[in-house]
Formats: sequence, structure tokens, C-alpha cells
Amino acid sequence: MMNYKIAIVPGDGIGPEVIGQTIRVLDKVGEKFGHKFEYTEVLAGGCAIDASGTCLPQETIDTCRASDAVLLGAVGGWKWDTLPGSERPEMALLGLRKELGLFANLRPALLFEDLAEACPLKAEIVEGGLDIVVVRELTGGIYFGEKGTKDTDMGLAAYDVEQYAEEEVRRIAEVAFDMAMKRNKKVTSVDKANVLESSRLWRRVVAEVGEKYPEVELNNLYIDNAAMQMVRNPKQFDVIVTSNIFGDILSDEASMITGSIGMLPSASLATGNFGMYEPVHGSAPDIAGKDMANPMATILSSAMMLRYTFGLSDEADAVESAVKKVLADGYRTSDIAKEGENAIGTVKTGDLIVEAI
Ligand SMILES: NC(=O)c1ccc[n+]([C@@H]2O[C@H](COP(=O)([O-])OP(=O)(O)OC[C@H]3O[C@@H](n4cnc5c(N)ncnc54)[C@H](O)[C@@H]3O)[C@@H](O)[C@H]2O)c1
Ligand SMILES: CC(C)[C@H](C(=O)O)[C@@H](O)C(=O)O
Ligand SMILES: [Mg+2]
Repeated sequence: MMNYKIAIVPGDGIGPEVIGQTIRVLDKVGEKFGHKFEYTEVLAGGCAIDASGTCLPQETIDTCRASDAVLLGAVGGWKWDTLPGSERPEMALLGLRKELGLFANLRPALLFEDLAEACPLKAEIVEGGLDIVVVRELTGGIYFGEKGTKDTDMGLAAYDVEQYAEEEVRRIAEVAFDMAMKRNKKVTSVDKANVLESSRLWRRVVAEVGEKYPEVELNNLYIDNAAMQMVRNPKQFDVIVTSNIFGDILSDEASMITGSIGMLPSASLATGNFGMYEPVHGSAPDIAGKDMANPMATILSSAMMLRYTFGLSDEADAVESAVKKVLADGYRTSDIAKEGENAIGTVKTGDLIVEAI
């Protein structure tokens, strides 16, 4: 029997609710396939601020490092919104990404057949389904560049610097091209090279990496055009590679056209097999504690963990098939339910997925 060590970071808001259901799903996978998943729960985000005065305690980083993978719910919430930027719960997420070297964020946006009606675009635009992966650079760019304030003749100014080094672009571009080789051999690199120096370097390095993958078609799009194309004709996209901030925005957009942000999983990977797995959505304080959150994004993130970090593809398939079965049987949380349709809660969704494995 294989033993897998997973650091669990439930976080805030709906985080603990969606993580709770995901652990039940993993336990069922372990039981069925004969694996032992060993969980160590640690604090990060607002709950860690309340418990220890800091959003990312050293113990959390150490436990994550000592684990095979990390599963995270979400951090943040209204209660901590007035804290200074450097003390906010969201800094825990950025700190974990940086400390653990998680430079490659994979955000697959898949339109499940049974959810086609939850897509806000016209049926003919998404006919035949959608299968896009946003490959987002996660440890560089404006999120991590120099920031500060200074006095100017227009009053106090604040700044955040967007900076990319060639090596940072090269390694994320390689992830995107490798992924494209396993899919439809098409990469769209998204930047703002008509204005930004950092984007011009980005575009040059992506093209250099692309030369090593002659079979892969490379297109470049400006971010404004890409955001527009995503709703005009999303089927043109396969692998999208982009910077930290553009990837943040485009992946939320991609999530909505596939039905709901409550459906979108993500994997944040370091060199090697280590990864942190989390839904794309946040802590949703508006529905926290109401048994309303859709746990599917987190459950599908755990499937990515099984596949990418543990190499357990049959087990990952089993989780994904169980999610599809529950949708095919017509069960929906309120974010994906049709108007007037009876929605089920977080726990019931977990029950049904566990049952379907
Ligand atoms: N990875 C993360 O930890 C992460 C990601 C994004 C935002 N946040 C934080 O979360 C807090 C709230 O941010 P926000 O409101 O901009 O984004 P959000 O993703 O939390 O919520 C946006 C909307 O989507 C809904 N929603 C989100 N997840 C859902 C789910 N699983 N099921 C059903 N509905 C869902 C919410 O109810 C809300 O109406 C902020 O503090 C933000 O910084 C954290
Ligand atoms: C909460 C925030 C720091 C985070 C980000 O911007 O990366 C979130 O929006 C995400 O998409 O994971
Ligand atoms: Mg985001």
C-alpha cells in the first residue's frame, strides 16, 4: 500500500467546506484503490491571522515542504479587508507559491457536456464543447515586483513593477509547449507587447522556445484582444500561456464561459512532481457557512493532484467520472442550477460524488 502525505490548508470562508468534501472523496479513492492518504492540516490566511497574528506561519510552510502535495481551499474575507496590503490573508497564498517554487499554474477550463446550458454564451459558440488550459506564470511579474509609494506633484503615488526575466519566461513557455504536444499542438501566448517592455521580452523568449517545438503552432495575442476572443470564439484556444496578472484575469473569464467559477480546478507546479492544488475561486464570503458552495472545483483539483503529483491516472479518472455522473444525473449546486430548479448543497454534492466512485 502506498502512503501519500498531503498538507491540507482549508483557509477561510467556503475553504473548509469544499476541502471537507474533497477529503471524503480522497478517502473513498484510497479505500477503493488501496492507497493511504495521510493529511496534516495547517493554517494559512485570515484564520492564521486570528490564531497566530500572521497569515503564513513558518510551521505551515515547513509542513507543506515536508509533504508530497498541498491541497488548499481559499483564503481571504471581509473581516481582513482593511489590513495593510502586506498583512492581508492573500499574502499567504503568494507566500506559499513563492516559498514552494510553484511557478506553473495550470487552469483547465472544460465545458462539461451536461453543463452546456450553464454557459452564458450562445449555444452555437460553444457547440462541440470547450477544452482550454490557461498556463499562468505564478511566481513573477507585477505580483512580486518592486512596490511602494512616493510623493509626486499629483499627490501620493503608489506603484507595482511588472518585471520578467528571460529564464522565468522560458520555463513557463516550456510547460505550455510540452502541454500542447500532449494536446492539439496549439499555443496562444497572451501579452501586451504593443505597450509593455516586459511583454516584448516575453514574446521574444516564447518564440525562441517555440522554435524547439516545430510541430506546435504559436499565435500571439494582446490581452485586450484575447479577452474579447474568449467570448467571441473561445473554441480557437487550446493552450494559453500568459503572465501572472493576465492569467489571473483570463482564467476567471474562461471559468465563467464553462458554467461557473465553482467548477474550475487548478494545479500549481514546481520543477519535479511537487504541486499545490486549489480551486480557482476564492473564499466566497457571501455564501460561506450556508452549505451552498460548489465543491466540484476543489474535488477536481484533487483529481489533478492524483494525476500530476502521484501519477495515479486511473484514480484521477475515477474522480472526474464521478463528477460527470453526478452532473449527468441532473444534480446541481445553486451556481450551476437553472432558474427555478432545486439546488443541492455542498455536503449532498460530496455524498453523491463519494457514492459514484
Ligand atoms: N485562491 C484563493 O484563495 C482566492 C482566489 C480568489 C479570491 N480570493 C479571495 O476570496 C475573497 C472573495 O473574493 P471574490 O468575491 O472576488 O471571489 P470569489 O471567487 O470568492 O467569489 C466570486 C463569486 O463567485 C461565487 N463563488 C465562488 N466560488 C464558488 C463556489 N465554489 N460555489 C458557488 N459559488 C461560488 C461567490 O459566491 C461570489 O459570488 C477575497 O478575499 C479574495 O481575495 C482567494
Ligand atoms: C487571491 C489572489 C491573490 C489570487 C491571485 O490573484 O492569484 C486569486 O485571485 C487566484 O486566482 O488564485
Ligand atoms: Mg484569481
